[in-house]
Amino acid sequence: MNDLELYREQLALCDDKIIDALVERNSIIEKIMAYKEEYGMSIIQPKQEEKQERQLEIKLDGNKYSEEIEDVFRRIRRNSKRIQARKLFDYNIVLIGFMGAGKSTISDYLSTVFDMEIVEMDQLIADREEMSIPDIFATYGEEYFRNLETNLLIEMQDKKNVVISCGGGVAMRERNVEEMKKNGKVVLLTASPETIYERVKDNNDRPVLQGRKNVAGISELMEQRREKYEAAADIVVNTDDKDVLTICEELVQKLTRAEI
Ligand SMILES: Nc1ncnc2c1ncn2[C@@H]1O[C@H](COP(=O)(O)OP(=O)(O)OP(=O)(O)O)[C@@H](O)[C@H]1O
Ligand SMILES: O=C(O)C1=C[C@@H](O)[C@@H](O)[C@H](O)C1
Ligand SMILES: [Mg+2]
Repeated sequence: MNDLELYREQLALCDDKIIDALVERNSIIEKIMAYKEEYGMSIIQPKQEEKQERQLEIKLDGNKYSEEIEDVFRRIRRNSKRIQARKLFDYNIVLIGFMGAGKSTISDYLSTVFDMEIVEMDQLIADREEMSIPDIFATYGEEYFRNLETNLLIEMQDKKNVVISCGGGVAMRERNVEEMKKNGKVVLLTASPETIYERVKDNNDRPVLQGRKNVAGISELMEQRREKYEAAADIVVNTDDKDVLTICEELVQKLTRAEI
């Protein structure tokens, strides 16, 4: 065997070690999840991830391959998140709720924590139509927009582990609720009219709030919609005076513990 063949064999042995280490690492991730579940601990622990990143930085300080190794570890962390997401949710998470309830905010956070794909329905529809939502309403009417929403929910049934951030009115159509439940668990985010007003008051991208952007107007529309939102929901998470981490933790606990 010449030196080149020897090096290639050594490389193959290194790959075997990496594979074994990754398999072990992934099984440890599953054990950590099981432990947290057994002892009712929170699944999302951002401080722990920060700690791991710092430890790695210290270990790699002065290492001539630090950049490349850090890159590999970023991938490893992302894949660990995916493993967690797949274990926790074998379906899409569909966020519904009134405008400003926090659907987009919570989607972003869930996507960061579990590396889940996000489908921001309003955004995707606007991108595909190459038009803003207010322009779609003005040009083609609300019915046209609502049909686009229904078609998008049907399209999402082929996917898994996606966080779908619905437009505020999606759950008003019975057909939409049927379609979203075929492959998704529906999470209703709620907030008081006062909270909603504070969150939406400086934004003009919501045509349905036009002329009613005050606490009384929001409250009235919310009451009109409440029954349909609640009927669609598998779980409900109130967001008043809660930070994003608290809301996501509650959402995960309710989704994974509830018999739904
Ligand atoms: N838990 C929270 N605490 C404080 N502010 C929040 C919280 N959740 C969302 N917000 C803020 O409220 C505003 C509206 O939130 P977001 O866009 O996530 O709502 P949405 O439900 O997606 O609304 P829409 O239906 O119009 O898309 C944003 O400015 C966001 O930063
Ligand atoms: O509540 C609604 O009816 C709407 C909410 C937004 O997300 C957009 O989907 C659109 O402005 C309609
Ligand atoms: Mg949104």
